[in-house]
Amino acid sequence: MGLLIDGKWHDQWYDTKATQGKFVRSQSQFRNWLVSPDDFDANDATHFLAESGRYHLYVSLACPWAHRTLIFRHLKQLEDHISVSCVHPHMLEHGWTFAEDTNFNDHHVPLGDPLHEFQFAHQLYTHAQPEYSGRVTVPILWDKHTHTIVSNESADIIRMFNAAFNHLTNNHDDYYPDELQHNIDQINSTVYDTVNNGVYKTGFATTQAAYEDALFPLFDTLRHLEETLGQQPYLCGTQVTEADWRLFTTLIRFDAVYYGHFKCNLQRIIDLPNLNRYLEGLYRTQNVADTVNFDHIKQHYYYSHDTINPTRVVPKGPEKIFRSEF
Ligand SMILES: N[C@@H](CCC(=O)N[C@@H](CS)C(=O)NCC(=O)O)C(=O)O
Repeated sequence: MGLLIDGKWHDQWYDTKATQGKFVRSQSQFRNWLVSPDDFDANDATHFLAESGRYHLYVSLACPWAHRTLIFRHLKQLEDHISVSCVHPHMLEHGWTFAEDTNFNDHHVPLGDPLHEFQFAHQLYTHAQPEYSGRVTVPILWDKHTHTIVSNESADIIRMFNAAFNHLTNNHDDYYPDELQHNIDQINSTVYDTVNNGVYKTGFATTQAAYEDALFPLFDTLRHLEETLGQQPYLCGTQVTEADWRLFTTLIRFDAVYYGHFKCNLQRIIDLPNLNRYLEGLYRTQNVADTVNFDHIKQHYYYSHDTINPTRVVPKGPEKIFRSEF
């Protein structure tokens, strides 16, 4: 775990001393946009043309943020247009690496960096920007033509995948439709703060107060969502939207890692009937189950966070992620 300062790698853990034990996430720095030929403006330096075969997506199969982008790549049938590979689940002194390891082969996403054969993900950042300072995070959307990072922000990448390649795929499914945008944005904002990032704030807290400040709002939101999903199938009503997929990647990891490793243990998702049913329904959608790799998920969290689990013993459970009898 570390970061780049002026293009040099430093191995250091998150500093929570300056923030009273609270984990504070830093902002993503590469914020360009893939746009369809109709919307492309050659004078806008942030615009990248959505073309087949031009982009590569680097993910971690453990990471909930990267997982969103992998799901959208499937839902929007972009497999033949955007190549993909993943990092090794263990994130240690060099950060994310492309180390080969037959123990962690995935059936759908190869390990490694097929474009440059770099060893470390931080080399991608310095290749794009030699003096880069900041964290080295996944997902990374890479442009093979201009050799740079288009975006390292999952919230932006899923929006681009939702709309920019429709002319190539003829898939016009819309997970951010105009009429629901206001509602989606509101749900995203609460779910991001208290759930997606909430589990990290809970797990990385280094004081009791910081832990409880994140834990209670997390469960307030989960209980509220449990109620909502008793009345309607999806967060915005009857239509599955971006808001559901953003919640999904946290829920699917919840009982396996956040409940134990991040001490989010007031309740499990499997014990909340509506969330349990909703989660299973999303998991069984199209090829979504193929994007979930519990081995990478559990190995990453329990093995990489030295300050939380220094023995690196990885628990075997839970036996079940869903309960069908509800
Ligand atoms: N806001 C980013 C966050 C991505 C992120 O934090 N990814 C984690 C993996 S779960 C990471 O790469 N962390 C490495 C680090 O913080 O050094 C996004 O949504 O794309």
